Amino acid sequence: MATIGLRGVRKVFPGGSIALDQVDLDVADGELMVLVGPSGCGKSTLLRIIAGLEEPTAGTLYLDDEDATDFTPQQRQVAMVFQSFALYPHMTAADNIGFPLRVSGLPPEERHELVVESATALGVQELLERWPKQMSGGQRQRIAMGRALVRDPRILLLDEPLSNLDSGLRSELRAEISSTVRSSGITTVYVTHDQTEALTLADRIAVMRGGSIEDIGTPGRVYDKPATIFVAAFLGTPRINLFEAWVWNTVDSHVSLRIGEQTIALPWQDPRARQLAHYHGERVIVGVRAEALVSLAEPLPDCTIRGRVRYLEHHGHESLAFVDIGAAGIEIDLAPPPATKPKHFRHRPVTTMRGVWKRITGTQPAEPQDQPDSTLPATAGRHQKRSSGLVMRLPPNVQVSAGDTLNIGVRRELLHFFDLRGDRIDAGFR
Ligand SMILES: Nc1ncnc2c1ncn2[C@@H]1O[C@H](COP(=O)(O)OP(=O)(O)OP(=O)(O)O)[C@@H](O)[C@H]1O
Repeated sequence: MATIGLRGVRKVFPGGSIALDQVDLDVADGELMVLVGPSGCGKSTLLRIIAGLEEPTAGTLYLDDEDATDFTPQQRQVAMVFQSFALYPHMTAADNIGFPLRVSGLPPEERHELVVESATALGVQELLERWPKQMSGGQRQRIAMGRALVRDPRILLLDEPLSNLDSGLRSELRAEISSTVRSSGITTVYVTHDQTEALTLADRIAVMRGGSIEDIGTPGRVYDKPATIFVAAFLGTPRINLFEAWVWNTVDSHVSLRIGEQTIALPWQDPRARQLAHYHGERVIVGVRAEALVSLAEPLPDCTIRGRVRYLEHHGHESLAFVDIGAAGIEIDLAPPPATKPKHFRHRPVTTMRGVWKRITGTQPAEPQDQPDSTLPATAGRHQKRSSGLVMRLPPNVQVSAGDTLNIGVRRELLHFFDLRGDRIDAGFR
């Protein structure tokens, strides 16, 4: 098996398109690493560089700590599975699986033995005499996996292998791929733009944007503590609710977060309050996922916001409520067109953030005040007239109709805080 190391990898295509910029990545032996990100962020290019199908403009690839940047694809002993299955149409399933063995000159009997072994492991032994056109998409993808694994490669690379399949089959095959890869112990890099796939499959996830890795960690860590506002917005369904909040620090007691006309207080004992206190009199972005919100019969002090239900989406086991809380929400542009996309959200100037706001609300956000008064800044409530949306889940036993007013309890321990550049605030002191 093998480890993968990428150092300072950059890829500029002829014509100047920067597909990758200064990418560093380590994949441990036997690890299932998922590269996830919106279309055009550079996932496939990174995978192709590991495979040796694309040459980096700069940077180094290490396989087992050996510089493999100039290795041929064969020397790397890497197998790749593509979205399109890429089976040879004029060969049976058995011949497709056995093709890499035939190329390497293995005699037919040994080849047959390995083909049957590989097909049995993937549960497709009864399909071996079929032609690709006689198989379903899921069966073809299993054969493609068999062909990739039959050579016992050091590294398995999967480029959106399930995106041509319908959703039921996708989750079935996802589970199969996961168990096949884990039982073989093969180091695997899996590319997808589907965040659910990434969260369910990965040992670790690398979230990419605009040619760079924006965050990397276990699914639990990147979901619970996303490094940037982009990662927070990219992961999770429904999308995280993001609001601008004014910070007001009452030393030794609490930090108030004013969202529109409403206030949530974070007690001083919460270590995040002391980090937020550095933003006294300024704006931050508060992120709140649907699971951090609950409908309350009676409001609780300091952690309840009131909102009016605009509409409901029924999903059988639960409903999604879209609630107006009198404050404008922020939406992150997850996939800006390549020609205009910024390299990092974190390097966006504040004016761009204001641009994002303008696009959503049609109005500019208020300027921060230079010198805060002894009360909350007067501009804090100026956004209240903008249309807004907060999405929360309602279990079936909560009877609510459009137009009703809700007391929404906020689980403060699940709140996320970002500065106006989009960086997580509790990642470190200012
Ligand atoms: N051969 C090429 N020539 C020029 N530009 C390219 C080439 N291949 C990719 N690109 C550009 O490089 C960037 C990254 O492409 P890449 O295919 O790696 O993204 P991706 O994240 O895999 O996207 P998708 O999910 O849509 O496949 C894109 O802007 C793309 O247009």
